[in-house]
Amino acid sequence: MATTIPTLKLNDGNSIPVIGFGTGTALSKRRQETPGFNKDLVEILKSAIKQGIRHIDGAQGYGNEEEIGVAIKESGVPRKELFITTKVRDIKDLPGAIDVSLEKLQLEFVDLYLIHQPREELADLKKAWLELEAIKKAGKAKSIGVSNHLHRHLEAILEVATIVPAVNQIEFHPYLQRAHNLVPWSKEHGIVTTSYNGLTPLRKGAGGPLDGPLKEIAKKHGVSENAVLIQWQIRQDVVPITTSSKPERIAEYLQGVGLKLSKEEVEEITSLAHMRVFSESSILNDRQPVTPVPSWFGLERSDINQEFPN
Ligand SMILES: NC(=O)c1ccc[n+]([C@@H]2O[C@H](COP(=O)([O-])OP(=O)(O)OC[C@H]3O[C@@H](n4cnc5c(N)ncnc54)[C@H](O)[C@@H]3O)[C@@H](O)[C@H]2O)c1
Ligand SMILES: OCCc1c[nH]c2ccccc12
Repeated sequence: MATTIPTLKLNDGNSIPVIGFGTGTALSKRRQETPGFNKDLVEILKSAIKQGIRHIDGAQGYGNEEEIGVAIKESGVPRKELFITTKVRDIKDLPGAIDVSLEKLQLEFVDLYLIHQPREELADLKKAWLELEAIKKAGKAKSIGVSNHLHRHLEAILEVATIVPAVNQIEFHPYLQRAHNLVPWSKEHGIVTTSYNGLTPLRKGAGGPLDGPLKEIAKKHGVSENAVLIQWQIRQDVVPITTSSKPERIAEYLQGVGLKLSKEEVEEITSLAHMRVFSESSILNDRQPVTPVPSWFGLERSDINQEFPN
């Protein structure tokens, strides 16, 4: 039976399903290895939707908006029940870019349109934001936001915005929670955080202090460790964007949505992970402070208590 996914309110009144299925990273690389239409991606998206996923995360840069469009059509789920995100890489011609994405997706509108990467030329970013506002006003995107934006980028946007970004999609997982304080900062500004690399403690971060506790908590609740990490994010109003090419993994993720972790279990993950800071994402690497805390696996030493405003 399909899992029913709850939603979170965005600052513009729209609602976002609390877990999203990504089509980047592994799934977009795969396309590059086998050029042409990626039928496997269509099939895994349909399986995800069949299992209950309603939120799909795409991007101009992933080169697979056509496949997402076909999966939506073939899923049989009404458009209004789905939440479709795409991201723009090339901000030079935003009105042109959204039209191309909508055509590839075979959609009249996307639910969320994000600027994929910030621009350090803040005047360009401000101009792009106002163009994104026009796209929302034209009805081509129900909500608008950004990805990989740090405080300085968001502050620049807020200087000119008449519409506050609804979302910032960033790398976020227990080992990164103190490398930047973007999650609480964004919450204060009404911006919802969606996350990628949320399963890092089980992947590149494996071997760290969370290994044992995650195993124990997962065993106690009869779920897999990825479900625990997904619920850990949802509990702090972060929307995990995760992915897999295996239907059985998607089922594991969905068990994380309704998982009833105790306050103590959530806090145990938070406090143990504070001992280590580790980023996979280059965009945040320059934000990592230095510290006397010893690192695991030769990773950067990090000052978990340092104020990190920018
Ligand atoms: N905005 C951006 O710049 C950006 C960057 C990266 C990813 N994304 C988006 O986020 C999506 C999610 O990507 P991600 O890689 O961050 O996802 P993620 O951290 O959730 O990892 C997903 C991977 O973890 C693996 N996995 C699941 N359970 C595991 C376990 N128990 N042990 C070991 N491995 C396990 C899966 O097989 C899958 O390959 C992407 O598809 C894309 O849509 C966006
Ligand atoms: O989202 C995955 C990483 C990423 C950031 N910016 C991009 C632009 C094009 C393709 C991938 C990316």
